[in-house]
Amino acid sequence: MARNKFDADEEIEQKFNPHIVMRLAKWIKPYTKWMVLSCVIMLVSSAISLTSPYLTRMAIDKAIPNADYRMLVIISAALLLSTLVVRILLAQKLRIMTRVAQKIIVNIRRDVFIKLQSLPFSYFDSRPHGKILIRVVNYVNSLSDLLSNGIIQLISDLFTLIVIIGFMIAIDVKLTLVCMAVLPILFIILISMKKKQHEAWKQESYKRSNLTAYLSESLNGMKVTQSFAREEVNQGIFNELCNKCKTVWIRAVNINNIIWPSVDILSTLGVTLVYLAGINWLGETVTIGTLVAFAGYIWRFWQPIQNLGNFYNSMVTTGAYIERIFELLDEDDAISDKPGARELPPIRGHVQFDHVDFSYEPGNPILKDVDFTITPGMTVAIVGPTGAGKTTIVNLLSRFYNAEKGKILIDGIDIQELMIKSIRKQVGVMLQDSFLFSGTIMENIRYGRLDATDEECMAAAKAVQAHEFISAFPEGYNKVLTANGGGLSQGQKQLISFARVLLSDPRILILDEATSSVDTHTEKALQQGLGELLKGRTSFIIAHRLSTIRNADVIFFVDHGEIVERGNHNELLALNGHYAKMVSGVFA
Ligand SMILES: Nc1ncnc2c1ncn2[C@@H]1O[C@H](COP(=O)(O)OP(=O)(O)OP(=O)(O)O)[C@@H](O)[C@H]1O
Repeated sequence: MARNKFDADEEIEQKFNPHIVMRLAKWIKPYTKWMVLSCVIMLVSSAISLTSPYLTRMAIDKAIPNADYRMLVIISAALLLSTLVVRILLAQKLRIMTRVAQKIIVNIRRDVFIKLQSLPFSYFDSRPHGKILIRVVNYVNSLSDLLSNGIIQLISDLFTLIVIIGFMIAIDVKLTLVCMAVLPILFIILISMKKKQHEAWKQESYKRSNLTAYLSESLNGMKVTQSFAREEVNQGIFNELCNKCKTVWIRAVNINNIIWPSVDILSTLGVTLVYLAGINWLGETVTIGTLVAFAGYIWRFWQPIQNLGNFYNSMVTTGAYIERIFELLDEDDAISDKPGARELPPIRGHVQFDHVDFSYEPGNPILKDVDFTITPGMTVAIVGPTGAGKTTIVNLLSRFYNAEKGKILIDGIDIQELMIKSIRKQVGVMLQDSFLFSGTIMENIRYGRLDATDEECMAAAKAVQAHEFISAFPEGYNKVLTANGGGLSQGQKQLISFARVLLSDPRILILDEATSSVDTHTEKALQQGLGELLKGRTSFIIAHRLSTIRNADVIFFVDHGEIVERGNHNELLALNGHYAKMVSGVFA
């Protein structure tokens, strides 16, 4: 998958297939009952409103010439009543459809979010997160309107059109044919503009996506921006992205704007033709009442045509958004359970890498022939230069990525044969920048095990030496954190993450030790916390502190994706190789 930057248009990899629209039915289906009800309401209201020109004709041709006041009063009352009923029915339909549209939005967002959570790291690695965000929030909104109101409108407009044509034919066949003579011109315009219109809206979706990506990246990196005083440069980039958005939006709307005046002009042309023909034929087959009634219908005839054109327009416009949503939903899970995958039974913590090779991108091998066996309860320290492949080794163990060659076995079972969720339940991961979510400290600790009681959360915090600083906050465990633990120091964030992992009680623990220096008091707390965390578990630590490395049962020195030295601290020092050099260089 190609990598994408905020200002690079994220081309759709899978070309738009019109049949994809049929898949939209999945989201409409649960609301068929309400959609049908809305359709019926629309149809009834259209049928009622269509009677008024007919009634007008009766008034002009019969009631007025014959001075039949009783008939006039009845016709007027019928006209008034029909307007009232139509208004009430339409208000009901609006109420139903607003609810249906919102429910559809919820369902699409739910499906998209479920999919997002199942996607491999590589998906998130390969694009700015803002570009994902816009699909879930904005594109879904546009889609839902099309799915709910659009479709109801489509059905009711088609029906209205058929009924109107029926009324028109009943009044005068020749005038009906005259009125419809301009329709082929409209179809030609719509079809000839379709490609341009779709392309224009696709460009609009690219630029909007780029803008959102930059905005989200800027918000995440605001501290860095301010500390490097980059505000003006960033302002320039943002302005440029906004301007690009503006340009493509104007272009897309201009194309739409070519279409609507054409419909207007054509409808006026159609009406003019009918008047000319009607006046010409007046007296022969056409009465004044017929002409007035017909005029009432031809204006109504063009309204659904305009709406149908509108629907077509939304389809073309939203097509660009639908493509993006489906592209996400069709994204290859890559890391998914194999058919017949089984649950990992409770494990002891035996881990084996059997000649494992791996690369993130084809042709760029990262791990080469990684081969080791770890018995339950051992602590492994993984060390080596930056970019050597340490994190990659542990990423494969949690199956965030699949090994390319070789096997990884837990308690003798190939992890490819296992359900991913069941692996992750027993393999706890604590990354260097362990993310804390917005919410209280208690909620963040409970993230490790959702059914844990307050007492269990606090016990975990005590065990990893986090209780002391948490209790010092006036709100204690109820202190509210902003996303990523805003308001806490690095060391405090780490201790809370320790408590969270301890609570989940994994058999195998993967820990990327933080590099940031902390004060000696916190350092001591972290050491004690870590000691508690490692007890009785198989642990892989990407270690940065000499104390952690020294205490490990085995140390792997990784270089260029290979384990080039292995043994305990003293054995590796005696080797006087990479490790000894690192210790004398880094920890001297
Ligand atoms: N998602 C990714 N896509 C492509 N390449 C990646 C990805 N993650 C890491 N790499 C590359 O893989 C190599 C190994 O990365 P890894 O993160 O495993 O190194 P590391 O030893 O943990 O480094 P550090 O000590 O700096 O964290 C690096 O060259 C890195 O550029």
